[in-house]
Order: sequence, then C-alpha cells, then structure tokens
Amino acid sequence: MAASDTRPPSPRSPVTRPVTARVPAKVNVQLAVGGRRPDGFHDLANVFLAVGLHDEVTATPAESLRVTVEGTDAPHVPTDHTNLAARAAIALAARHGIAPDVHLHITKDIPVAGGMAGGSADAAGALVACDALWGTKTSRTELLALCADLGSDVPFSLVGGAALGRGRGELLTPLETGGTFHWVFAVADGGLSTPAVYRECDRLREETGAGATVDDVPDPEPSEALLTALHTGDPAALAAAVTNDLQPAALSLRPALAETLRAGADGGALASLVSGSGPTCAFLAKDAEAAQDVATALAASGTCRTVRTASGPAPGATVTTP
Ligand SMILES: C[C@](O)(CO)[C@H](O)COP(=O)(O)OP(=O)(O)OC[C@H]1O[C@@H](n2ccc(N)nc2=O)[C@H](O)[C@@H]1O
Ligand SMILES: Nc1ncnc2c1ncn2[C@@H]1O[C@H](COP(=O)(O)OP(=O)(O)OP(=O)(O)O)[C@@H](O)[C@H]1O
Repeated sequence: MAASDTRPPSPRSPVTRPVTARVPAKVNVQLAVGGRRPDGFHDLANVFLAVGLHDEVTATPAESLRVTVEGTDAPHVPTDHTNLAARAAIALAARHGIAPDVHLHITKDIPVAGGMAGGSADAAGALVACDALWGTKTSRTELLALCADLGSDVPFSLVGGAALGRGRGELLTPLETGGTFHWVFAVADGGLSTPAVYRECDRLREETGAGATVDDVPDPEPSEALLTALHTGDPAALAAAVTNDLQPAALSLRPALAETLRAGADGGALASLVSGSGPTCAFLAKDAEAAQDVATALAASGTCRTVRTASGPAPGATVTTP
C-alpha cells in the first residue's frame, strides 16, 4: 500500500504463487472400536501415529476448481469434486464467502484406500495450502472443525505427531512420544472400503451373539501400557500393546492378509498388524536396520504389492513453500 493510501488494509492478502503442503500418512497403534452409534459411526479409542510417507498438495490460483493427481495410484483417485482435497477447498472457501477457484495438484505417495488416511491427508493439505494461498488466516480451532466435517481421520492429518482420538476419532488429545518408531508397510493389491470394514466388524460381532450397537459393546478405552510405551519410546513395549479391533474384519474380507502378517513376523518384526481398516499391513521393528531386514523378507515373500519403510512420529500438514 502506498504511503498516501488511507484505505484500511484488506482482511485477506492472497498470494499468486503456488503453495505446497506436505502431509503424512498414519498408522493406528491402538484402534479400539465401540458399538455402532445411532448415526452409523462407532466410538473409538484411536491412538494415531503419523509416519513419514507423504502426499503433497499444491494449490495454484485458477479460473475454477480443478484437481490433478500424479503417482502410481493416481488412476484410483477421483479428480472431480468428490476428491477430499476438492471438498476441503470448497468448505474453506464457503467458510470465508469466497469462490474456491484453485488448481489442486496432488502428488500421491500414500497408498489409496490402504488404511493409512491418504484421502484425509490430501484434505488437510488442501486446507492449509488454500488458507495460505487465499490469505484467509483461519484459526487452528476453525481448521480442526472443518477437518472433522470432512472425515474422522482428517483432524489427525492436520496435527500429526501422535494423538488419542475419541468420539469417532475426531476429538484429539496430543500425546508425547519418547523416541522414533521404525515401521515397515506391506501395501496390498487393491484397497478396502472403510465403511465395508466397519460393517464387517459389526457383522462378526452379531454372529457371536454379543450384538454390535453402543448398548451391547463396552465403551472403548485407551491402553495404559500402550500410552506408556509411546511416552518412553520403547518399541518392544509398544509391540506388546498394539491392537486393532478392525483386524478380524479386514482379515475376513481379505483372508490373504494373514500370509502377509506371517511373512513380516517371520522376517523379525516385533509386531504385525493391519493398519486401520487395511489392507496395508504394518510391522514395527526394533530399529532402522531391523526394519530393512523385515522389508527384505516381505518383498521376498511375494505376499504384497510393494514394501515401504517409514518412521514416526512425523509432523502434521505443513506448508513447505516459502
Ligand atoms: C479406520 C480409521 O481410518 C481409523 O483411524 C477411521 O476410523 C476411518 O476414518 P475415515 O476414513 O476418516 O472415515 P469417515 O470418512 O469419517 O467415515 C467413513 C465411514 O466409516 C465408518 N466409520 C468411520 C469412523 C468411525 N469412527 N466409525 C465408523 O463407523 C462409517 O461407516 C462412515 O460412514
Ligand atoms: N484425495 C484422495 N485420495 C485418495 N482417495 C480419495 C481422495 N479423495 C477421495 N478419495 C476416495 O476415497 C476412497 C478412500 O481412499 P483413502 O486413500 O482415503 O482410504 P484410506 O486411506 O483407507 O482411508 P482411512 O485410512 O482414512 O480410512 C478412495 O477409494 C477414493 O475413491
């Protein structure tokens, strides 16, 4: 603004150069699933750990909203307004009464429909990238509320690190971690639908006669042993405490995952579990060197499409452009 210009400053200072955000994947080190609520969701005790596999979302000014995707899994990602990143941009623009005219380019490295919150990562990335591009200066509290509307995992993709998620997973309490945990991920051919896995969990519970609603299933609680293991950074103690209530459902829908889990355990993993709703399998290793050994064994086993190593905790959605 010129020195003689007495107009009040604009409340927004949009930028015209592209803004890129980097967002991590997650693994659930504890996923305790309560009964089905009347709204169809399940209450959770969901202990998230962000790990260093990342998507990037670049937001550039455009005539209208447009999404492009690059990466091995790109053909499986929608580029219309159902893309979670597009929905995030629309929600943020609506919140500020502006048009969502932006080109979102997603560089996808997180497996699609793999139980590692890939779509959620892109939504959180789009929110922080668009907020910086549009100069909308949305408060953290408002961003978290927008995230929660977009999906249960999206708030965690924004904050990263480690956190306990209550409610349907959107009510977060950050957790201190005492060290770095080394993971190996076995990526399966094809994804699993998250609602289908929750439905299968309910079906298996009903099959045992126990019932599957909030009236039948005890409230899910975080494990003290697991929280202590995260706090002290002890991989052996964490391995002894990891649990995933969706694992039987994922295995029921994809029985071949049992072989993947066995191959990782045979390769020396301290713990082998399905990541969230699957079908990615996660293996906790003693250290970086042991993770390489587990990765080599999994690759040789022929029980998965690709093997990745990553450590956590990793930071949440972060703008990386100056
Ligand atoms: C399996 C996890 O990834 C673990 O972190 C999440 O619970 C799933 O989170 P998400 O993919 O963000 O899920 P949302 O987009 O919120 O919900 C998709 C569907 O998953 C089921 N769902 C999800 C979360 C939850 N606490 N209970 C549920 O039953 C519901 O059928 C819902 O319609
Ligand atoms: N940006 C996106 N990236 C990936 N999938 C998307 C995206 N937007 C919408 N989708 C749709 O969402 C579905 C689930 O994809 P996603 O990769 O988020 O699953 P997920 O990682 O298993 O999710 P979660 O771990 O949060 O349950 C995909 O099959 C795809 O149709």
